[in-house]
Amino acid sequence: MSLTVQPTERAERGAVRLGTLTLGAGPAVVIGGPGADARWIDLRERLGRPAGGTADALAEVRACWAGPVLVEPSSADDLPGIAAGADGVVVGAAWTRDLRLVRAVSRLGLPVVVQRGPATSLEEWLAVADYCAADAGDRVVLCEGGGRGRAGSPVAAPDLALMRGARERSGRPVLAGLGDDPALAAAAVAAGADGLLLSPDPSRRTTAAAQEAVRVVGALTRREEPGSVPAARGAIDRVDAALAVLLERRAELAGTVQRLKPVGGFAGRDMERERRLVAEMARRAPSLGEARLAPIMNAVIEAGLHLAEERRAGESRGGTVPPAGERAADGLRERAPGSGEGRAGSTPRQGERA
Ligand SMILES: C=C(O[C@@H]1C=C(C(=O)O)C=C[C@H]1O)C(=O)O
Repeated sequence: MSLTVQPTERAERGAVRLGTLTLGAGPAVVIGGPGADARWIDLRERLGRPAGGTADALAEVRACWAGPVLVEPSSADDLPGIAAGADGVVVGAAWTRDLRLVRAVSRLGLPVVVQRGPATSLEEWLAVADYCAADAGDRVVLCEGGGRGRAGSPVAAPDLALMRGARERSGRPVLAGLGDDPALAAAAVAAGADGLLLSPDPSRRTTAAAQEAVRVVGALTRREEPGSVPAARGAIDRVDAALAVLLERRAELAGTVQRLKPVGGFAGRDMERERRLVAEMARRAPSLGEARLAPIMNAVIEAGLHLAEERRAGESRGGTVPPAGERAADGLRERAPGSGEGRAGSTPRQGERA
């Protein structure tokens, strides 16, 4: 039995615009610090700092970032400043029981992100979202996890099954709150998160890992239906990112099997195994079919065999293999006996012209 990755159904989702960003349609977004698709400010973290408040905090971010900015208030006093300068408001987990603040927030005319805290049930959380939606014109996004009791205390890990359930029940976009830990980023994207909410100031590594999960895991697990050239190119770039990861992994494994086989490299080429492998792939790629997949996989397999032979040659010379661009062509292009045997129209060697 094969495991089929089910693309997440997205058509029925109610998308929410956040400035220039769309949540709930297209790829998952990353909300965090520099390098993310949107940024956010937690004014609770700024309590006790010299006055200046919301406007100063927003000006600081706007000075170096032109995209969407979300703000979590530290109290109702922050709301006018947020209304004047932010693209959305975060109702942090700590606020969900303060219905006066929730109501005031949802009357600002901005999209609202409603975060679930560890002590809030699914029912309560969805009820708060509905309460907001009445005033916020349905521009409500749910965020599972990531809530902190006090500023600085550790974030609560998201319950991804709950996040998925909330998304199905409400039809609203959902975020996974990850704080500074990208460990669940891939799982969250696969579980259908429309975005990942990091901490307001995550490390560069956290943001990069979250973005990579969105691209690679997103390409594998969710179907996109882009409606413009830039959107289609973005979707293609994400699929190519996933392909590159898989091609690199495949090349490593192809090298391993060459070392393990009694006769490796081009000399040990097994065309019957290659045919079966193409037939098996055609089940998952029926539009391409065996006829179109065969030359693609021939090129992939030959690239793997070349790499394995180059590495073996490097090892037997006692050195390490230089990067591809610096490699001497001589000695590496020698076709081993039996290579390409029986395959009509075998692709030209690397660097050769057809
Ligand atoms: C990997 C093997 O060696 C060769 C390379 C293959 C590949 O990269 O898929 C497939 C068959 C062989 O020609 C193998 O024997 O399985």
